[in-house]
Amino acid sequence: MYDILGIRNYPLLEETAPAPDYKEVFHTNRITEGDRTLAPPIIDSEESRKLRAKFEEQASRILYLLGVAMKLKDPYQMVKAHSFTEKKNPSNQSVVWYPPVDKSLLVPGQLRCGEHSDFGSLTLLYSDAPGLQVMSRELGEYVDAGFIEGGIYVNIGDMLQMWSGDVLIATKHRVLLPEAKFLDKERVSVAFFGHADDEALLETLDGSNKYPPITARQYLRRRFSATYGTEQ
Ligand SMILES: O=C(O)CCC(=O)C(=O)O
Ligand SMILES: [Fe+2]
Repeated sequence: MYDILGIRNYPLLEETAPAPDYKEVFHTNRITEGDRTLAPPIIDSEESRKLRAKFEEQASRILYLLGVAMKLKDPYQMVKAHSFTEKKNPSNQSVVWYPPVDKSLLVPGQLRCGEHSDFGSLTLLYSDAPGLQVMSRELGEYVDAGFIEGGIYVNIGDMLQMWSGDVLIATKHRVLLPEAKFLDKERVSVAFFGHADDEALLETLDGSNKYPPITARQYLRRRFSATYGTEQ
């Protein structure tokens, strides 16, 4: 069962975005069985639950493979800090709706989703249309992320960048407005924002002590309040 955490079009405080994103988001989180759910069918559906289970499975595999690639003494260290099916894990599954664009409502510089990096450890993202761009470190500019029908984007988040001592990098990304001829087309994404367990202690995995240890909960609180002026 899932519960809605919010349907917002957040004005960002921390980012330099000139305008709120042209989108709406349903954030959902795992809650105990028996709790009331206000989720609409698109979220509280068999498909949605199956999708979440798949996201959790894939995220665990990727965290394991990253552990192997980073030559961690215990390659499962990050997997163990993500108890995706338990309440102590605050990962979100979100449905992002980018409505058809009414040009008269746009303010200068407004995008479907302004430049940002994700807060958590790992994001798995499904989208039904192109539009996602990523900052290329080589070129120093945005490039199209490419689009594979039915594919999933895998994105490193800030928590993992900090935790890995900057070995893994949280890539900045954004979603452009559609071309003029497609302004009337909506776009839908489903994102799984994987976070470490609330009490997981994030100590730099490469032993560099580059960042002081912090729990995942403290880290997320700091990021949410810096960005939205509120804790989630
Ligand atoms: O819809 C997309 O392609 C990107 C969404 C995104 O980056 C986010 O919600 O954090
Ligand atoms: Fe994102």
